[in-house]
Amino acid sequence: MPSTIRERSRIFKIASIPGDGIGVDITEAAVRVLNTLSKTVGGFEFEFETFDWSSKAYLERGWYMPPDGLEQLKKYDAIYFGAVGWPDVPDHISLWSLILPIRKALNQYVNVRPTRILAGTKSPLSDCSPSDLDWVIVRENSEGEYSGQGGTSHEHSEHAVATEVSIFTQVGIERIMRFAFEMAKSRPRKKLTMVTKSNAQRHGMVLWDRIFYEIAKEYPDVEIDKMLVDAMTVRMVLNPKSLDTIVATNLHADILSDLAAALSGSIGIAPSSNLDPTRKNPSMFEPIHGSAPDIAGQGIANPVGAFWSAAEMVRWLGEEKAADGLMRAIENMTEAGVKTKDLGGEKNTKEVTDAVCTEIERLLQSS
Ligand SMILES: NC(=O)c1ccc[n+]([C@@H]2O[C@H](COP(=O)([O-])OP(=O)(O)OC[C@H]3O[C@@H](n4cnc5c(N)ncnc54)[C@H](O)[C@@H]3O)[C@@H](O)[C@H]2O)c1
Ligand SMILES: O=C(O)[C@H](O)[C@@H](O)C(=O)O
Ligand SMILES: [K+]
Ligand SMILES: [Mn+2]
Repeated sequence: MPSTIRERSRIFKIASIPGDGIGVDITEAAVRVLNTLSKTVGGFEFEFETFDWSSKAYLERGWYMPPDGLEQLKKYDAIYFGAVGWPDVPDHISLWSLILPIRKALNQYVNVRPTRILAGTKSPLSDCSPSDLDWVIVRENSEGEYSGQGGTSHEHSEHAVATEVSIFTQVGIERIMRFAFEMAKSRPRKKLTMVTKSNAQRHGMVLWDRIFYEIAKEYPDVEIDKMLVDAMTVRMVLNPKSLDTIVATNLHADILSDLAAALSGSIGIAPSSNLDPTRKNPSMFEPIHGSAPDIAGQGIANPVGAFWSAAEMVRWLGEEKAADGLMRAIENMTEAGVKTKDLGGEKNTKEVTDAVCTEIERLLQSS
């Protein structure tokens, strides 16, 4: 091709769903950072479309997503999500009207939640260096305790009865275990810890364990062990160094990933990728935290988890070098002390965002 013909930019269509509370602030910050990244690095561009699917809109008009909402999302290359949930709406309504249907309908059966101690930040554990805590939690994201099966009878009487049924399927367990083994194998320590509660839960969790050991035979180079979830919390706190890749059910991994985030310094830094590994549907990227009503509207939310999630989206879209550059820019800033209050700093959301954008330009501008 003649060198005078410039290569056309790759265009990524992103559905942006800021949602509620600090979800709005951190999504705005992530979009700014992503646009700065694409302009600086070149070769790719983002076309964002923002969807006003939030609790505020629900209270005004009675719905979160329109009836064809999930179909609309399928047209995008990826989804960027802030957070959903607000005190005026019961949390089970908000979760089951927006984020859970997206994860399920778009076959996002894996939720990847990495945790590490970023440069210039520290763990609340007294003796834990960055090399002691570097984990990836692989969360089952489609079934288990989040199956949605169950019901309530005689609701407002003294005979009220409610069931919440966990569903574990062979297909569902096999695919999450395979993903987790591949993840463990791709990391230097090649180590996978399976989390369970098969002492008390004698059906679903027993199937979970059995399939784990069956799939393990396909990965003789991966070192494995098993932890009951209660003891796992102790090990995460007292012996973080002994862990690397972790696979757990939908609910167990939800809880353990908040603990992991806290142990690495703050829930405000932790990212997540809701992946459809078949790539038939768009995947969705969001920080693990929620809408944080207690600090919403103050402009002080930590945007680092949102930026790290954005970096994972960029990586998933195939722009590895840009993703690495974004991570470097984020960590250069934490290292320089440009941090929000939750990390012991004094900056607000906008100041951290401005600094990361400036650092992206400084680091990645081609001469
Ligand atoms: N995926 C999601 O959208 C998601 C995730 C978790 C919770 N939620 C929803 O969010 C609402 C609030 O839930 P919650 O209070 O249990 O959890 P939360 O994660 O919103 O907040 C827990 C605590 O962490 C702090 N925090 C969270 N993110 C922070 C950030 N970026 N910077 C600084 N501090 C931060 C909050 O101020 C709060 O004190 C609920 O409606 C819940 O259902 C949604
Ligand atoms: O999955 C959940 O339980 C919620 O959406 C939230 O707590 C999360 O971790 O994503
Ligand atoms: K979130
Ligand atoms: Mn959670």
